[in-house]
Amino acid sequence: MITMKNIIREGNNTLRSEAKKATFPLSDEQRQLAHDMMEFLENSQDPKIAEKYQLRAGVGLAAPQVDVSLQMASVLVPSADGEAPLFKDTIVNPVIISHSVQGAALSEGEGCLSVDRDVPGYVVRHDRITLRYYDVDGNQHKIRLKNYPAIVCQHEIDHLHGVLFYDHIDHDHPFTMENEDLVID
Ligand SMILES: OCN(O)CCCc1ccccc1
Ligand code: NI
Repeated sequence: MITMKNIIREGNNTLRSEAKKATFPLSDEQRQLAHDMMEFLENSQDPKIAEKYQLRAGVGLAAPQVDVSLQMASVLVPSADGEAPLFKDTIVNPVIISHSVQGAALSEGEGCLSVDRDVPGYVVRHDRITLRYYDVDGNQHKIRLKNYPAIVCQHEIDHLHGVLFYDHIDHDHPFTMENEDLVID
């Protein structure tokens, strides 16, 4: 199972690299990694398991964060009421093919399992995106996401291109944003 010791931190060059596009069929090792990444997210969101293994809760995990420079990221965005997740899948070779002009940022800012410090500020992203990706079986998906799930997927896709959340923060005006942009709680 993946634990925090498997997650690389700032300073490791893999975090700042362009990850390699996956080719299908994925190898057994790559399929196993996808399974392990999703399992980490589920474990990290279970208070008992997270406590037992000292896991930081995560709603996404990208392969470069476990030092595998491959365009693959697992996303598990739970719903507020404990029903079905807002979004759950492992996205391979994801591409944002269109997006809203309107931006959005989480009111609390963002964090990252690979960043062991708080970096305050709005991370302004697209509020709505149309995402094309492949699942681990090579099936193509084209989906529209908005608000929190859209923000999480953009955070993960950034990892595949060596971008970290605080690259988007204007450190001179960390909590300033355009009038029409949304602040999401
Ligand atoms: O890359 C995943 N990760 O570092 C875990 C945190 C994910 C995340 C946190 C806040 C807003 C969007 C995404
Ligand atoms: Ni991250």
